[in-house]
Amino acid sequence: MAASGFEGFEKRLELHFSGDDPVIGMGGLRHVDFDSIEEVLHAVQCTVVSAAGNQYFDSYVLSESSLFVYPTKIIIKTCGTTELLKSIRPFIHYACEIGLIITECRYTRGNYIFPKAQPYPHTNFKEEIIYLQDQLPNHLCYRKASVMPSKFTSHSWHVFSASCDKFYSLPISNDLYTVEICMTDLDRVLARKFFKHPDTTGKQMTEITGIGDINSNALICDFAFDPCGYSMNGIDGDRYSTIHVTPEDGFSYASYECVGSIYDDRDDIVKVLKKVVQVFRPGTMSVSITCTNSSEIWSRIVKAVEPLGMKRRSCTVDEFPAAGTVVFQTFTSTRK
Ligand SMILES: C[S@+](CC[C@H](N)C(=O)[O-])C[C@H]1O[C@@H](n2cnc3c(N)ncnc32)[C@H](O)[C@@H]1O
Repeated sequence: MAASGFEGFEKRLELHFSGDDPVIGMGGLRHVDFDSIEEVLHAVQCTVVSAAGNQYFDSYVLSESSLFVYPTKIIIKTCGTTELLKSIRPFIHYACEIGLIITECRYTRGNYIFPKAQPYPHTNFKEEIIYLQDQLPNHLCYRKASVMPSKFTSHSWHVFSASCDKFYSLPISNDLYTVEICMTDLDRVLARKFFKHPDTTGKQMTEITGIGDINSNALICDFAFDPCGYSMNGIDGDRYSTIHVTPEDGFSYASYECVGSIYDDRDDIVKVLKKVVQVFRPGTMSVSITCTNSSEIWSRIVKAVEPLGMKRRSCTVDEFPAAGTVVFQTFTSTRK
């Protein structure tokens, strides 16, 4: 842990692969053995604290955030002073061993609270992009990096995407969108619930904080850190969700991420976001939506959180190869 405090803001990497149908039908990337996964995580500087899976994907709660492995897709999110980008080469290598080639790479992150504590290649965005570009094979030739600003220097959204296809490499997933929420300055009373008493379990934290009610259909794998901190992965059919909490005063942070479909009931994401805001009552919050299909999801976010005293302060939109449209919005609480 950095001397200054724990860095809650995660780095997030999403890698897509393709290959012959038989390879994918047999589970694709889910056939990479656990020793190999541990080796990749060793390079990143984190470990698995719990694992679960269903017929669609494998879910790992990590010492620093989460990993999800689908037959042709990997999502890995790590916080603290981890070296996430060091996972790219080994993931590509293990995928190649089972006959899969990379078709798309997305990297996103917010603003580090303690940027000086970050090790290479995470020292700054320029350095991260130079490193990323060098790790990726030439066939991912459509590339773009951008920092999406907000009104606050503490919240901007760093995005890089690379693809072998100018548009979407996965047409079947075009209805899906990803929601990434970063919250700072958590309500102090609520944040205290993420401090552990000697016998507190992750399950108890999930219940007493209301996290268990965000999606009551999801199977939740939760973990309570000592003396404080919490992580959970939710598994609901082929969809994941994940929450990570750094409750320490002065650098409190929580993140929420999930996937949705533009064909879902319009109110689903509204209900989820309301519950997330009520669990943490953040002073400042950013919501980033990534969607290949132009949609109005971003406006539902505003409708969900403004009645809870969160005022929208900025909205930035940009387009990225394969990832599609990214809408980045920031909100502050009117409670102070
Ligand atoms: C891993 S969790 C959640 C990380 C997530 N990115 C976040 O900040 O929302 C981080 C919290 O757990 C605490 N913690 C306690 N032991 C830890 C450990 N061995 N590794 C990582 N975090 C630990 C940290 O101080 C922090 O409050």
